[in-house]
Amino acid sequence: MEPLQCGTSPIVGFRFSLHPMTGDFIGVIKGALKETDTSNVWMHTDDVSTVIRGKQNHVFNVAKAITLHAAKTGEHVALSGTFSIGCPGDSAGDVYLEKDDVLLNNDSTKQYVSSQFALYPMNNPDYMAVIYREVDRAKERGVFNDSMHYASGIHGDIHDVFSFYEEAFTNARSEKHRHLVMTVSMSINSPSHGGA
Ligand SMILES: Cc1ncc(C[n+]2csc(CCO)c2C)c(N)n1
Repeated sequence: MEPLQCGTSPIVGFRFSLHPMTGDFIGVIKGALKETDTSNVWMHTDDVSTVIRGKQNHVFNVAKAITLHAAKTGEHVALSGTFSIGCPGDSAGDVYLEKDDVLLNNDSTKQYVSSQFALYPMNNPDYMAVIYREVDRAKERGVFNDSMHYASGIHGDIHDVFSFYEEAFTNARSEKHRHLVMTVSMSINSPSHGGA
């Protein structure tokens, strides 16, 4: 068998779950998936999670739009997910890489989100330097919230938070170290944020 090598495909994937804290969780999940224009990504939903794959800009655009749709229900919603690029073997379905760069979801409604993220620059011996650099970037962008074990806190308007995540995801990888994993968890409309 061929040894597994880091994929050379620039396909980005995001596997995530929404957990709406409401009796109508089905409506919130299905509504968010349906109201978002997902025609620029490959998407599959199962009983545990949903995965979207495609060009980075579309994956982040769709991820943000689904989150914003769920948030706009006003319900307390949690989202957790994993972004990945350069995953060995992740080359099938590259048709979605031929989409143009016109973003299809452009709702600019403001929405506060509190989140935590962790970067895993695979096979990179300098991974701690990469992580510190991206945490510094969060501070520069004004979205840094807190240091903590195993993650960093990021908060602010959903558009600033997702821009930071896409920027960090772009900068934490290199030609030499192509395989990057980033986990994100978000809390939205939480009573802990006050105002509820
Ligand atoms: C984004 C996202 N995708 C799938 C699930 C799993 N899930 C839990 S309830 C439900 C609706 C009824 O089938 C689904 C699909 C999730 N939680 N979040």
